[in-house]
Amino acid sequence: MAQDAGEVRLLKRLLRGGSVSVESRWKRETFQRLPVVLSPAPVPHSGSVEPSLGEGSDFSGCLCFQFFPFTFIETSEEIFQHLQNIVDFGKNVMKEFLGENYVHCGEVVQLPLDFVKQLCLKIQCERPESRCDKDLDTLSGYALCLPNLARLQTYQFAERRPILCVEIKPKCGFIPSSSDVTHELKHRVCRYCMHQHLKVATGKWKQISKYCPLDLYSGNKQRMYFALKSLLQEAQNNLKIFKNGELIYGCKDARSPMADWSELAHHLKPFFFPSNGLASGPHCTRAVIRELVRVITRVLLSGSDKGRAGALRSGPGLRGPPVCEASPFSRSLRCQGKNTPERSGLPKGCLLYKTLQVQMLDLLDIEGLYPLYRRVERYLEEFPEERKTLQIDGPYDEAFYQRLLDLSTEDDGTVAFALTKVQQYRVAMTAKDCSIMIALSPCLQDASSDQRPVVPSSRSRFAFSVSVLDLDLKPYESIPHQYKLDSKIVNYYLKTVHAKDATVMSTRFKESEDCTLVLHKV
Ligand SMILES: O=P(O)(O)O[C@@H]1[C@@H](OP(=O)(O)O)[C@H](OP(=O)(O)O)[C@H](O)[C@H](OP(=O)(O)O)[C@H]1OP(=O)(O)O
Ligand SMILES: Nc1ncnc2c1ncn2[C@@H]1O[C@H](COP(=O)(O)OP(=O)(O)OP(=O)(O)O)[C@@H](O)[C@H]1O
Repeated sequence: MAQDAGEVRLLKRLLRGGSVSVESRWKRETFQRLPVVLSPAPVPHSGSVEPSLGEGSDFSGCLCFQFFPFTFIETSEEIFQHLQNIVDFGKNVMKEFLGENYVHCGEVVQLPLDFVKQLCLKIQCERPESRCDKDLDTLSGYALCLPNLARLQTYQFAERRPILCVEIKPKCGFIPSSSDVTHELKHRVCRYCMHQHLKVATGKWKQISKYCPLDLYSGNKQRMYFALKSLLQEAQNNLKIFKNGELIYGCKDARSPMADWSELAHHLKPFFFPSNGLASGPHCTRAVIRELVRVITRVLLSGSDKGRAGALRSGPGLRGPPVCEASPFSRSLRCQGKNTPERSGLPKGCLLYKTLQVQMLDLLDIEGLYPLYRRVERYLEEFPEERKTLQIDGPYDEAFYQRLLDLSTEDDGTVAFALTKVQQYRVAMTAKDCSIMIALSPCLQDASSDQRPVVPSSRSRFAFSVSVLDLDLKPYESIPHQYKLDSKIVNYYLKTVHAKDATVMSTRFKESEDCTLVLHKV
């Protein structure tokens, strides 16, 4: 379909979203992104725009709207402020930590109300049931306009060349070392691996993934390959692949069909083996997947973008163990009697390194943080008007950023200390839930290398860009939810998996004891 200026196309595939638990005091607003064609101007000026639904896309921008629970209405001014806070948080905090090139903050735009109302009507029937307790804000006209991060961000103009985009939601890449942790298990098994069991038990996903974030963040190529292959086997909401803006791989929910590598390889072959007649079949599929995994690993390890995450480097005593005991990679090494692999370490300029540093702003773990949150809460109950001064809901300015750099963990009993840790925790949680978008576009064989970064594969070369998605600061009000969820995850794991493992271990131990006894007798 041709794209006229102002024509709006929605992508059905992106009209999705997770459920949001609304606690009694937590009237959560959510934002949802709608990919739309916004060309040539970023804001449609005509009031008579005709939004139309369409599959596949070449969308140039994303509009991010506020969605409300039915009972909760904000004024236009408040909505504008919320959206502006998201932009400011990106600019003043995340850009500082992660670096200029990786973070795209977008801008608040005002759209004609007619346009928004039509958009709302168009998407209504596409929205998942779990999200239907909320309505799109059609009253303010404000939205956040972001670039299409599935495209190369290193090039100013929309490219016509084929483009591949791999979206990874890596989740938390470290194990807490905080002394406030009450279950010793949390020092050995990462949250993602524990959470998998609860997610399968509650039906969110069908089966346990072999992916462990610590493998991806290890910087060790072998472990990274294993992590990426595991994501390709069981994508859940941690991996999506787009070709020319169209989702070709990745599932929406537990009902999605199983991963089909041969279909994926069919899509990817022209990118990785452009001019050769590599026969199809399992050999070809393996070769293509191997190329993809290698290219993604190279891209993830690349980067010289500065950023100030170095300012966050915590002392060696605060680093958790380099491997998660539940990772099948380290398990299999242990079974073979090999030592656990060394953490090769990520290069400091790469996005994974910087993201991990920001995640590690969670110094105390939710168990150490929760009492500090309660301290701030008690203070706010007594002095509610102070919420503004404490910058709980913004502004996320330079002063807010500066306070995040204080990594001391010595509690002097003040509200100021508690507040700093609470804000650091919110930022860390944001970094634990963001996604990385890797856009790859084949370079022409004879193209002179310009300033743009290029990654080679065995038969081709790609211009690429890396960006971070979903950098909205996690709400202060979600902390009690985090606290409860943490204990639910750990208890479920302890009750089921760990107990089972312990039984297996003790049986094995008995067997080996028996065996030893027999040997002694002989
Ligand atoms: O708590 P988690 O680790 O399950 O993370 C939630 C995500 O689930 P996941 O584990 O990635 O499947 C969850 O992902 P889905 O929407 O389920 O795909 C959300 O990203 C949620 O963030 P928010 O509450 O919508 O701002 C995430 O909640 P936050 O904890 O980041 O607030
Ligand atoms: N600027 C963008 N460019 C390209 N794709 C985007 C952009 N923003 C969002 N998307 C796509 O839309 C999907 C959903 O976006 P996002 O996670 O922000 O929405 P959400 O509905 O709030 O979901 P969640 O509950 O997981 O946060 C992303 O996983 C990504 O594939």
